[in-house]
Amino acid sequence: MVEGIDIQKLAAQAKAGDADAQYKMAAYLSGEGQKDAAIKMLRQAATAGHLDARFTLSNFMLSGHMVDRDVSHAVQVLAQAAAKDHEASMRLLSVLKAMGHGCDADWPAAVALLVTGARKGHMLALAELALLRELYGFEDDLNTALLLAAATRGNIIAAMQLVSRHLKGDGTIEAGLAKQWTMQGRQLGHPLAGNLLVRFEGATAAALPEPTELPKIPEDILSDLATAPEALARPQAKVELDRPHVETVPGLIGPSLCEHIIASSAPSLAPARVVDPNSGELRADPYRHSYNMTFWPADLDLVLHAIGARMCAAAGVAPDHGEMLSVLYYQPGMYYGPHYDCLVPGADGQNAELERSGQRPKTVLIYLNDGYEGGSTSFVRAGFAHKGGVGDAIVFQNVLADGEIDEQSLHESTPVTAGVKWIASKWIREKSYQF
Ligand SMILES: O=C(O)CCC(=O)C(=O)O
Ligand SMILES: [Fe+2]
Repeated sequence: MVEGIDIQKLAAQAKAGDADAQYKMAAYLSGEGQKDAAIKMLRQAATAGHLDARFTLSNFMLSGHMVDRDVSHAVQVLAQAAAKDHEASMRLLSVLKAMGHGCDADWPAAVALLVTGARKGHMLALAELALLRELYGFEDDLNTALLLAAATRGNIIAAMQLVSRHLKGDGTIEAGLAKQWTMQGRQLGHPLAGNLLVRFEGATAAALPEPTELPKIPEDILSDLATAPEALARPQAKVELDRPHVETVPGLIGPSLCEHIIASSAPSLAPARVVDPNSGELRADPYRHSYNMTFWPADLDLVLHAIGARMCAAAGVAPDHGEMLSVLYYQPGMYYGPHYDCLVPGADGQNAELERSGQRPKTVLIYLNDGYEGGSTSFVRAGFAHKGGVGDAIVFQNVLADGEIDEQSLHESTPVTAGVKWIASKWIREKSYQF
């Protein structure tokens, strides 16, 4: 008996073919450490058409957790659940189609899934469609309506986007609602909410509104977003330094997209770890004193994928050459000591990596916020330091023309002395990134 669930009864229902009971039984067995029995149950539920079971199973197949890794099978199972409008499956399938992970890359199909989700009122799809349109340069009432529809359906990321807009004076929501959403955001751990509450001191928190009517999403929305993000025009880059080769790209993404990265990464931030060059294992390293996280495919959404593709475009490579998007977060006193981003041949853990996807010739960073002191990206040998504004990118080269490590690329993040620093980072590989 666990917390009011009669396991005997659940087991009998599962045995009699009740897919929901099989799904719950799988969770119970997994909690009891009975992995094989749990997976058997989960597969039964999935075969019987249980949508959450299909989603869970495909996640396991994607990561290799609990079952053998089988990415193309994961895509097939997800597609079955997505065809039945399963929200999480549609969302993950759209990312995999955009990435071409386990299937052929098909950006228009990925966007079509997002649009279908939004039309069905899926709250994450509503918000993500608004942000994707913004990335594509569409900033209009439809985006506001999409965010409102998402926020009033309970999506705190969308609600906080509207709060930021309110603070910039866009007039969409009243101060009372902005205060209410900010309080809710703080409760739910939205990283930007805490600091904003002081801005609403005089206001009385309003009641939460009813879900707004779904906005009408026109047919041509698909053609507006048909170009793959990596093929969008690249903002002008400026060469800052020859050695190491450093370029800056002002405004690679807008502030709302920076906020989206921050909000999406926050729940998974953990003290940064480094790869031990000898063992290949991850370990804590006092040298790298920050919080970080990496978005694996199952953590991504179409907006984050598109941002990653933009970062690759800024480095002049196809999106499959980028490692997964990472986020670093520094509080006062935190830093990232001088290091090279490129892999070190000969070090045990890194030879296999070099073999698989080649060297890391470039790094792309996006500065996600401002208002902090310290925290510049500093090339310690070259004597060059840089700190971009919100949404600005820096692209630098870690190797010389002959592929050897450029010792001038040694860099650090200097300690943050006041406020907090958020940065998105993508390491670029020589070959397609295999993970
Ligand atoms: O935070 C920074 O400015 C540097 C980050 C960095 O060096 C990296 O992500 O490799
Ligand atoms: Fe670095």
